[in-house]
Amino acid sequence: MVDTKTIAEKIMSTKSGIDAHAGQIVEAEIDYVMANDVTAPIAFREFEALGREPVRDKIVLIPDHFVPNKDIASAEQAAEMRRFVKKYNLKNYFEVGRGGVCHQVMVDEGFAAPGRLIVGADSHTCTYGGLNAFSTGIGSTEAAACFAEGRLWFKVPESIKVKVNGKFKEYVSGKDLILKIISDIGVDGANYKAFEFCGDLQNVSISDRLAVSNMAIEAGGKAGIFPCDKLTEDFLKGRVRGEYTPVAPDADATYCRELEYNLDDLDYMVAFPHLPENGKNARDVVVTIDQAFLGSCTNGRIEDLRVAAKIIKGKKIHPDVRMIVVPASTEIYNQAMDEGLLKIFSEAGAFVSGPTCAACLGGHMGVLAAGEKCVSSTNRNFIGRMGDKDSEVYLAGPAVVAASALTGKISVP
Ligand SMILES: CC(C)[C@H](C(=O)O)[C@@H](O)C(=O)O
Ligand code: SF4
Repeated sequence: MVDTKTIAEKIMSTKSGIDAHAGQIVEAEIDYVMANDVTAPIAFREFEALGREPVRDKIVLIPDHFVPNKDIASAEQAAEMRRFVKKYNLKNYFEVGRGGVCHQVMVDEGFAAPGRLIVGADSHTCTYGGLNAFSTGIGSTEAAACFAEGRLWFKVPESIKVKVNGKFKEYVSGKDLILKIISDIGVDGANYKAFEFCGDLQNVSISDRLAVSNMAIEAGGKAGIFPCDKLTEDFLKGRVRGEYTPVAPDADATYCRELEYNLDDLDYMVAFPHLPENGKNARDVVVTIDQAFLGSCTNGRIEDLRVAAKIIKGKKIHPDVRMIVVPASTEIYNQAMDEGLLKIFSEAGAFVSGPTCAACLGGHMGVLAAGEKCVSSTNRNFIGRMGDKDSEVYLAGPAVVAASALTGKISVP
């Protein structure tokens, strides 16, 4: 029989030891299970109830959402993480100031790599598809089971093939591409499906791929997977832990849907409240803003900071706007410092902080009051996401966030 597998089907087959196709239920060996300060404490309680020893080397714990602790409840969560780490002598723990947003740490620290099956108790675990991994979000109780077993059951997803042609215009980015895709197919357009990207991917940087894969879940996607190419290999050099196996699809693999995008035609997108599918061309909108947030697992990478700094350099943030810049990880923070980017932001009048999820989910450092509007490089603009239920979040790429911070209204560079 000719083999006709997508990347998702291939990774699921390898990890389960079964010739797996879409629709089948498999039990698969996972490479890593990640949890953060919000989801790990619940997983710990479930795990302890099982009375088992953990699969130490596969567990990665990263406090990021409410750290540095913003109140007593978050301090208790983080303390519970530390106790668990000490009790079981876990190595893969990234303390505040030595880590950052969990998904970026998974990338920086070389856990994410081609062919791997990675689960995480956070919905944006799909980010590592940018590096040819099958990665997906799970619940805390599933994470507890993974702590004990190192395995989990999956329904092998069907895949949507997304072919990209051409090249991004200057400052247009992966964020604009994924906002366009979600505005075309809707927030449930990829429910339980894996996106599989192909085409002129040499023109799509790893940073852009990670941003695209990060938001696969915003269309309901189980995963968003790019192939492994020279850009991937170069990125992984000196970073990746252990060996990895690139996975390519078969030429005659079966897809449930095919989409095609020409990057030359793609323009700046902005997703209006209160869903990521409400994408519009950023040139066509008139929206006054109170806050501009640059950060998160979607667009808090060095490439995003460079673009924003280039636009902001030597200028001043609009007097009616608070700009908040939060590099996604310590590695990025240090690099941004070396490159003088943090100084550019600070001198322009932005607030710059060390890595954390910050304003992204309305936890701390940029919570919005009623009626306030924020243009944000993050991935969700649900009601109340960043604060009061009557505040509004407009999702955009780093260039639009930076340009808007200068003008006080949603603008393109
Ligand atoms: C807190 C966490 C469970 C949540 C998620 O799963 O995505 C958060 O990271 C988010 O972005 O909404
Ligand atoms: S940065 Fe935002 S989207 Fe990413 S993990 Fe943190 S809260 Fe979730």
